[in-house]
Amino acid sequence: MTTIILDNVWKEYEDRVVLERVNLALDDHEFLVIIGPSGVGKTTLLRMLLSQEQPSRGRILIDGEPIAAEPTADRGVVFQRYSVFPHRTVLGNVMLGPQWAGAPVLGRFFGARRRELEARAMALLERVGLADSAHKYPAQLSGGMQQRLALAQALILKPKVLLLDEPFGALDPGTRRSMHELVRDLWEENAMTIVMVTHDLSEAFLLGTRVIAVDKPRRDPQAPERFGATIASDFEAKCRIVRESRRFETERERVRLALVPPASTDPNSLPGDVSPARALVKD
Ligand SMILES: Nc1ncnc2c1ncn2[C@@H]1O[C@H](COP(=O)(O)OP(=O)(O)OP(=O)(O)O)[C@@H](O)[C@H]1O
Repeated sequence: MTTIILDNVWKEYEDRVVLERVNLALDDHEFLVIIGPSGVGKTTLLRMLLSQEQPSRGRILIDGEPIAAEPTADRGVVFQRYSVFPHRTVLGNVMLGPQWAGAPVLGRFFGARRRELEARAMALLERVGLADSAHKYPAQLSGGMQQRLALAQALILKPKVLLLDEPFGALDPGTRRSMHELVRDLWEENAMTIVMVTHDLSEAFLLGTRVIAVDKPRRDPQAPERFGATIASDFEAKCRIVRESRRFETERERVRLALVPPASTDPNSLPGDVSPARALVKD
């Protein structure tokens, strides 16, 4: 179970206010998506959830406790640009995190421990569709495959919170769609909360259980750095409705396709013949 609370969080760099008065309570197993104009502070918010940045004011609580001051293994991250190690194989990349966490001096496991980790890493690679590429190097993978690898790398540490910073931004539309499905399934299968930044509104409403828009509520044209951005809109309910209706449509399409038999090979059938099953299915 993971809850996240941001309590009056501010982020300032010297006299530049980036974020101000950010208040948010996230339930367990949410898929939060953050949208907003470029440069408004979305990544900064994510970096604070990762402890790569500290709030200037306010506090962040995870499961009721103040967030750790340093990044920890229970918070995984995937960035837009591939964050994999080029000189390690796919399997080596996935095994690296647990080895560094469990054997910080040598960075390697041996014997039964290594075999157990390798089996776990292979199972995860199977899950993200990369088992056949386990012994390839990242340069031999497509962009989508590298992002699948980055996901496996993050998931092997069983994070309670997975942070995604525009993870599909560099991918073509087809690959993006398959990544959407994969990430949504992984989120449903694992006990984790996801916080994702995107510029893509349809992606936000497709995936999120909650979408927040971050923007500046007040501006000083003479001093643009004076005011920061905050949560301008919170689309919780709408998001669920959109998601459920998409699920319904997908299910309806699946049933429709299951009912429609393949095109007739009967040479006597006339063009436009309607099979009994097809007649039952209304578009
Ligand atoms: N270490 C830093 N020092 C000073 N300013 C910073 C620092 N990190 C970020 N900023 C500033 O904070 C603001 C918000 O940056 P951030 O990357 O969070 O925006 P963003 O909403 O994620 O943008 P984009 O959508 O373009 O990725 C920017 O104006 C940026 O220049």
